[in-house]
Amino acid sequence: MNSVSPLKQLGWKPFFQQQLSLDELNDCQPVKVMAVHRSQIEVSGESGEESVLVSGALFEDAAERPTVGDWLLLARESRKPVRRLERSSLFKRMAPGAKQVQLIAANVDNVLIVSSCNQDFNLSRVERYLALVKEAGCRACLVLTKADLDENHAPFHDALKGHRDLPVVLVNALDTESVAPLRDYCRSGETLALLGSSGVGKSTLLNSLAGTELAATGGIREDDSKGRHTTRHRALYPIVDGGLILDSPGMRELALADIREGLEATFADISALSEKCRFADCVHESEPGCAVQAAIEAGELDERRLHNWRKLEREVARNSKTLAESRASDRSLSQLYRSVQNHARANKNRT
Ligand SMILES: Nc1nc2c(ncn2[C@@H]2O[C@H](COP(=O)(O)OP(=O)(O)OP(=O)(O)O)[C@@H](O)[C@H]2O)c(=O)[nH]1
Ligand SMILES: [Zn+2]
Repeated sequence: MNSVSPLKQLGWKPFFQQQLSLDELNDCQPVKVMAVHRSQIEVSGESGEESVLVSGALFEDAAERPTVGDWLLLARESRKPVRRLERSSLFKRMAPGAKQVQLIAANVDNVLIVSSCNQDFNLSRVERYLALVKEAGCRACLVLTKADLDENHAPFHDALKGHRDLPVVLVNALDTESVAPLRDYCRSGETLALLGSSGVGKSTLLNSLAGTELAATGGIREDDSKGRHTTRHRALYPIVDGGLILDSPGMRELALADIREGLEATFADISALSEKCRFADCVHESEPGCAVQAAIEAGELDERRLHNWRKLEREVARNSKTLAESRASDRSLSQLYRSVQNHARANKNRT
């Protein structure tokens, strides 16, 4: 028997509880967003699951509107959303095509960065994911799958020497016992997400962790307006005797958004070194007295890491520029609308 309260199981924590005023404690109920659709969102709380219509001020701003994993306060009587609570973490990305940020998921606690320990292993890709996880504000663990296919794991341990703070677990994702150490990341009340390239074993790992075929049980069927059954994808799955697992298409296609802080945290060693460079504007190429190049020569810093840092920095700079430009053009567009409206009004008053 599971005696944990439904709210706790959904990840209700003191961090959220503390945000409620006395009035809100009386008049509102917290619910967690489990899925977001075009016109309604699915929420779950003390009184089970319900749908909430997407309308009102809460949903107006694309960068602020509730996303999967968010906690909302619903008015106890009317069941209307009153406000969204502050998030403990947030994943966002550059929307493909559109030049703006898209919210993927909020309040994820832990992320497994999944990579296979074979020739597909790519440390630079792991670092890119790590920067994303740090930017979002979650705890990360690196999972190396397919450990059963080759006994020689030493090269992977060697490659990861520079990442002492990153826990690493080698698994056979097909074997429930082998993935047991990862259960710690999806205990009751914890929300887990997985990041990794296609084919590394994310679905296999999820199913082994959940103890059931998530993909087969995940879709929820309901009637659409024409009375047909449609299967909607939901993004958060509760797992038996555990917490929640996030599996959304957006999470599978994460690209770097504006993740300056995450990059800094991931490459803190290079930042620390560059403070010791003779010149404040050193670009760590051929300047005299460059502490970064000195560390590479001394074998203390991997040159690949410097290159990867530069590459990601360039990408972030590009994305930030695109975002800034589209914000500026949004602003000038709304200024244009306003001046057109003012003109129209002025003309009307004159006639
Ligand atoms: N031997 C072995 N095979 C594995 C392991 N993990 C995954 N596989 C196999 O690798 C293949 C790909 O695994 P998936 O779980 O579909 O990979 P995925 O990351 O979900 O891939 P996408 O859905 O494309 O993102 C499957 O045939 C799995 O059975 C492992 O640890 N050991
Ligand atoms: Zn330098």
